[in-house]
Amino acid sequence: MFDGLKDKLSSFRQDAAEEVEEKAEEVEEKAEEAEADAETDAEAAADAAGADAAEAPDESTEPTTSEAATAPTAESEGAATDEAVADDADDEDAGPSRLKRAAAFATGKVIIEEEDLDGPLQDLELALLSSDVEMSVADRILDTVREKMIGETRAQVQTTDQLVTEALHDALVEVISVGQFDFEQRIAEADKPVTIVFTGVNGVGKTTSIAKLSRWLEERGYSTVLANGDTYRAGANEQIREHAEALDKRLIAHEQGGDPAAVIYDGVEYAEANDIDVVLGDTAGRLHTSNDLMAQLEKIDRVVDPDMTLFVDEAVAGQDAVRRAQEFDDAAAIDGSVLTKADADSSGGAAISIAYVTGKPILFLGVGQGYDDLALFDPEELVDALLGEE
Ligand SMILES: Nc1nc2c(ncn2[C@@H]2O[C@H](COP(=O)(O)OP(=O)(O)OP(=O)(O)O)[C@@H](O)[C@H]2O)c(=O)[nH]1
Repeated sequence: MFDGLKDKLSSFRQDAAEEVEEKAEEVEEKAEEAEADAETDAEAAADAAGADAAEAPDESTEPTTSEAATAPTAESEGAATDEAVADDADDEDAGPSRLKRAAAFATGKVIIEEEDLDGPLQDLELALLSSDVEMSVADRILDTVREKMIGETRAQVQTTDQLVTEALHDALVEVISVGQFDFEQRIAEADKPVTIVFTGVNGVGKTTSIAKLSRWLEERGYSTVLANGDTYRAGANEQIREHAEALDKRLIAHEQGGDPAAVIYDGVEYAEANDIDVVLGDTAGRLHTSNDLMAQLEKIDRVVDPDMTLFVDEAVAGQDAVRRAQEFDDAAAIDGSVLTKADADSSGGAAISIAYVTGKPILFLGVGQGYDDLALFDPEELVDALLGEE
């Protein structure tokens, strides 16, 4: 899952760490050179001071011991070091920041500068965009990494890779966890029956996701009834009935061409009369026009007032999925998304972008064709997997 993106993030971490280490080594060399120069100058100054003392007329009673000869050396050394620093500052290559870095290095720290990250950050941007991460999301990730790393002082004991990994981890978690809430807790605390309506275009795995969620809820002690609000497509009733029978769940369905809001309403009535916890309502993925589709969703909203509307799309659809999520959210105010076929997705762009773009969280990932192949979405877990060794 998301292997392509994982490889690209790993390359960025390696490049950024190498670049910063290289720059740190340069600074170390400069610092050592400056120190060696200062020592040479100090020795020369000490020799000169010794010669002066030897030549001085023997007017005072102060002994001209080596102790006395070394006294002015301390001052000369200070002066010599200052001179070396001033020389260094004149050096084209050595701005004040380089001096700051050299000073930090002397105390065991490495300061990371913007120029160290320019190349790797450009590569990261390309990697994210080519993985179908939406542009505003990629920009946000880059800004956060830049903010977290530049000017950062790392102790030499900490590896640069650790620092890069932490910055990238925080940047990814920030965009992926927008609006995240605890789905199970929401179900537990809601008045029953809880009505959940599923929206999304045809063929992305909506009906399969309803079946999977029915199984997921059953495993946590919640009973469900399925209601087929896709009265438009021939064969829709048969498709969902197969799932209902396989899972031993009650299906509420009307004739093809019936009113979807009425079907889901009947589902809610059935749940109330039979003490069922959750109503899972399917809807059509396509009508004559997208206006008809959106009007139908609005009617379901009005008549049933669902507790949650979940948008379903394929992770493999990348930016198309992100765009559709935005459109459905505009029309029907979604509460969250289910991304199917994550098992077949290597890019990960939709998984990273949808929450940030819609402001609504991803709640589940579909990770296979079986009823148990539904995973509760956890942003931290996803980011750890993306940045992990495996
Ligand atoms: N690999 C994989 N396949 C999936 C996943 N979810 C659904 N599918 C498959 O995708 C195909 C379409 O799924 P459906 O549930 O029929 O899609 P739908 O959106 O309900 O389609 P309509 O009912 O036509 O609107 C089926 O073959 C599913 O088995 C998933 O998470 N991983």
